[in-house]
Amino acid sequence: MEELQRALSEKGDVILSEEPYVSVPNRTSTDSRCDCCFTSSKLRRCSVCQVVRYCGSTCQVSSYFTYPNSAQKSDWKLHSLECQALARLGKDRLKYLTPSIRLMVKLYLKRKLQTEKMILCSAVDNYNLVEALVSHISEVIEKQLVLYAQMANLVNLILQLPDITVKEIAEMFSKLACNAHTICDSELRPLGTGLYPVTSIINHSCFSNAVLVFEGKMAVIRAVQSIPKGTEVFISYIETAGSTMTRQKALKEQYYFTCTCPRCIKVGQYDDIQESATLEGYRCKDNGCNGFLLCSSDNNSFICQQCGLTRDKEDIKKITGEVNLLSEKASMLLSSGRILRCSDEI
Ligand SMILES: C[S@@+](CC[C@H](N)C(=O)[O-])C[C@H]1O[C@@H](n2cnc3c(N)ncnc32)[C@H](O)[C@@H]1O
Repeated sequence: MEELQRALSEKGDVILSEEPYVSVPNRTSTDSRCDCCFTSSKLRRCSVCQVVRYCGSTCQVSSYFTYPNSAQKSDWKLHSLECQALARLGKDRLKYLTPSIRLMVKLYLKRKLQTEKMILCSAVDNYNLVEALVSHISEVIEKQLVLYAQMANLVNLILQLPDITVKEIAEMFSKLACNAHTICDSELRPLGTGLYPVTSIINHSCFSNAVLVFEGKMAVIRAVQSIPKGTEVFISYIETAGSTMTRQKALKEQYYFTCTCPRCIKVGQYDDIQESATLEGYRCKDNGCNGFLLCSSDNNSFICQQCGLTRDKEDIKKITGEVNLLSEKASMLLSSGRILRCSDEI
């Protein structure tokens, strides 16, 4: 990412912005979104495939005529191909059409359109960048490989393209797992998934100097501190408000690396233990002690860092359940628009 950091960036500056190479909205029973702009209002199903939704006519057919050279026209061309493929698929198979499967289908159809010069290709909107992403396929556990192979079979069946193999698609699923991004709104609610090959070049740090946010579907990297010219830009791939052990575990499981950022290299040191204990947030069982708990090395219990008293996993599970319940109640109240007063019971 040093290449992109050509000038000094001040806190809040935009370092990079990128439209997705491909994207799909989330699909839940209660939340449908326009395939093009992700809005959830005034949706209509595509009359041919009966799967993909668009907001009125703005994002679908009329965009082809209204914006003849726009990204929406490319979206329309891409959907025409996807539409034919989905319309061929029987109802029983359509129920397996998850957003990940659709993302993969759109990825290969866009590659086809760009190869056949049906849509434009640019230095940043280019399949070669996707090709170059890391997959970690040799490190993926067998159970996950089987899942990728099953998903790849379905993608292959939908695409029916002679030049693509199930193995190649399975490896692409592995690439998506460590490179695709969840697109969120300004309140960090997930709206969909997108692949941003330039943004994906950026490495992780738990002590990052930049942050990834979304403006609509556009990924925007902003400096969170002054970044001198030539300094590597880092974002955080994970929730950083967790203990070093929790962060390292998440990074290893999804991204296959051991983080050596300034926070992680302090693992085991006194201030790291203090910080981790505070972040994990479980208080000592003894009300008279103000110590915090950390998970034991055998993962079976939680030990107070001050007095050494242990709390078993069931106890912690109960506390976590109560905390989750309170968080759910709080977010329900927030989304219902009710303003909380300090004295309000949640
Ligand atoms: C989204 S990609 C980032 C770009 C990647 N470094 C590349 O060369 O294409 C994520 C992968 O980069 C590597 N990576 C990211 N941050 C790292 C870090 N702080 N230390 C070591 N490897 C890292 C890991 O292999 C991870 O799975």
